[in-house]
Amino acid sequence: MTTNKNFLRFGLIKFYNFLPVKLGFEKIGYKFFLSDPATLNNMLLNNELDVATISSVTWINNQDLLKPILPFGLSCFGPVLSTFLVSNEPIEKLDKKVIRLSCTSNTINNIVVCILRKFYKIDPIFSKDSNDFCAQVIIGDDALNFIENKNNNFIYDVSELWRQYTNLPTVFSLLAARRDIKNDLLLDFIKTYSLALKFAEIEKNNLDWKYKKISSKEYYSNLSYILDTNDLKGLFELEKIIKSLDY
Ligand SMILES: C=C(O[C@@H]1C=C(C(=O)O)C=C[C@H]1O)C(=O)O
Repeated sequence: MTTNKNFLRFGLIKFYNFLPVKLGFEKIGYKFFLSDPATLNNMLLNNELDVATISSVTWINNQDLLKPILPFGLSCFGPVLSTFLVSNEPIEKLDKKVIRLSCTSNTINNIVVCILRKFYKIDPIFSKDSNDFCAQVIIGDDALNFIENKNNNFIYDVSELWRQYTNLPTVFSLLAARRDIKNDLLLDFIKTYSLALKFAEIEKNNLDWKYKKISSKEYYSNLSYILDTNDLKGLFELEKIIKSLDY
């Protein structure tokens, strides 16, 4: 993305989960770069963006470089319907089996590793490129597409698994900025982001929705773009588990 010293280079997740926010930014006319979470995570860390909706785990692991712009993010308490672990075997039988992680995720990949190691006390083999796997992590629009045609696999909603074991919400994403960004530019951007969220509330009711198994109303009513104290508890619990497992 090209640099303009008066505007921040902003990256936004391209999935349906952030579509209302995208429509809000379009209404305002603020330029943004759309991509999947893993690409935005790398671009923000590599100074190709100034601020972006990134995987919360990328912030957890890079707090020296990135600051969260609270209370903005993406969270859900219980099933979200767009993050799945899809398996040929029941989850408790995945010890020593290959699990293919998602190339577009960081948060959900790590939550799956944490849940299996800490709560199921099993040790699967995690890989991002294996074609011979017993289970796989699917997120975003791929996950929404998957349940449209779901087959007989064992399907686990990862956000619901996290709720079952912690009784806490999942924080998928945080709005985060590089620590070297000037505060005045950031304050202007925060005003713009707040306005985009106001528009998003309206846009969410009349956007193009192609899925039949879930209504847009159900999908967006599960998601929150504002993190509350319980969401932060969920985020800090995840940080604690990641650090304690030390993988
Ligand atoms: C809720 C979702 O969570 C996404 C999953 C992320 C991750 O695993 O890193 C990051 C942001 C979210 O877009 C989804 O995929 O729809």
